[in-house]
Amino acid sequence: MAEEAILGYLAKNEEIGDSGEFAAKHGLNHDEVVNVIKSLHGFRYVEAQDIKRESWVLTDEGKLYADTGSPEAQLFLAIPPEGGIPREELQTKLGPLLFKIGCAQAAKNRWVDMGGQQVTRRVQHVDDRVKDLLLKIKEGQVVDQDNIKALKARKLIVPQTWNGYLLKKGPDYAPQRKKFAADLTREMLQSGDWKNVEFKEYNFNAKGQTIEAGHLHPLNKARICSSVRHQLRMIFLQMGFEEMPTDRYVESSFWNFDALFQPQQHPARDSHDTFYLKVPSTTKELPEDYVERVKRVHESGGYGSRGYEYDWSREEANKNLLRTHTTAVSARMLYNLAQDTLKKPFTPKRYFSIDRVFRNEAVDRTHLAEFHQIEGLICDRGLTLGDLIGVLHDFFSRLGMSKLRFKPAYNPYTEPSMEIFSYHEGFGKWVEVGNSGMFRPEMLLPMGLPEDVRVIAWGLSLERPTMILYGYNNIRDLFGHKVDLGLIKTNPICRLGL
Ligand SMILES: N[C@@H](Cc1ccccc1)C(=O)O
Repeated sequence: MAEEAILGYLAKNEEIGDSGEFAAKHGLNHDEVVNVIKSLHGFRYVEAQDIKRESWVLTDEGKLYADTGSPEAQLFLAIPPEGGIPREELQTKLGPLLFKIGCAQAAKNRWVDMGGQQVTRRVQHVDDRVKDLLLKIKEGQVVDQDNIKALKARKLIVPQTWNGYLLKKGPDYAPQRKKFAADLTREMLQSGDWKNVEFKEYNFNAKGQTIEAGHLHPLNKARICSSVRHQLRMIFLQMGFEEMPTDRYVESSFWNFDALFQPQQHPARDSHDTFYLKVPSTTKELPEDYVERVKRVHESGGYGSRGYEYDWSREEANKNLLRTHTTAVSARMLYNLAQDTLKKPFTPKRYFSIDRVFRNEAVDRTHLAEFHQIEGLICDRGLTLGDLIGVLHDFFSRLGMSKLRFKPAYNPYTEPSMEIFSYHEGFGKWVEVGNSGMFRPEMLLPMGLPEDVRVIAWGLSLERPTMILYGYNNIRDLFGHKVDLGLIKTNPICRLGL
């Protein structure tokens, strides 16, 4: 419609002086006309010159008065012609705002007398000029500068720039736009129309559609070296660590807690924090002499410790659970190592594990009920806290986190314990990246490890460094049932090596 009107008009006339007037005259919407002009200009059918005009539009208050009359006129009409009206009554009638504006303007116009008590009319009749002016502006009529100034000062109108065009024929002008076909169709071939059709040119610069392809999950891209899990495994292997078998999710409370000198009343053992299975582990599965030593160390200590002084329950230790940390894996490993030392001399060991753990947690931006833990430990004679700090610096700097800080912490199985913080350049702050410590004698000695053997260990979640290294700020984007496939498809670290 708009296109035919414009091209048709230009066939007979030199120019269209003003696209706004043209639209009004032809009953067209100006925005639509502007779109057509842009397209015609792009194809050089028309030449377009900008026209800008300042116009005035009513504010909300202006619109209100255009409908209901100015406050001064409303006030005037609310005063009875004879005798007037008490001030207070007039105010309740009009409301405080309308009363205030109305009084000021009506007094200025000398329409009313504002006596101490009584308000009276000074004239018999008034014209609501403000309303008339507002209506004129609303209809786009011209209003003189003095009135514009006055209405603007009262914030009843505001300026608005109007954009339109002056149009002339362009270098490729034609009274009708040529139709280009995008595709050669079977119908065109059959009818022979193809001979008369002009085809759209190929745009070799257009981007093709993205091809759907497989994507690897950032946590689990075993094949690609940039996979965080793989990267961590490589770091451990380069540092001479051996991988521990992480072959079970279901673990007994014994290995998950008791072997780690975690008292049975400890809040982490509560079902609010841990997922328990209905079926307990069978007694046969645990090494009895060791269980006995663990019971003793909890109840009455030994090895220089007082223990916790409570009645240790075998039933509690037998409860099966979804392991809450990979330290359960470390406990089994250290126990096996201690068993070996009964047969042959102790040799230092470096172990690591990376696997899934479970906690009964409220899921939020940084917590999931299941996640992955990375754990490293070194078992050797004469190790100190200094060795732990040193090895943590080595480990984390290989991950790109070289600024570390440590904060004293508490774990039932380590003493001393340290939380590990790393300075994140991107976030500009220190973020917690892990937990660490030296395993307590109450844990190691019942296992049967030689007395001078120390174990330094640390643990962190796999998700944490991944979030930090790849800028994820919601853990649910990374793992769990709400992973956004779009993210996996667009994140460059996930793309398959095509
Ligand atoms: N098990 C601890 C981590 C840790 C491992 C080893 C030593 C100290 C702490 C956790 O789940 O947070």
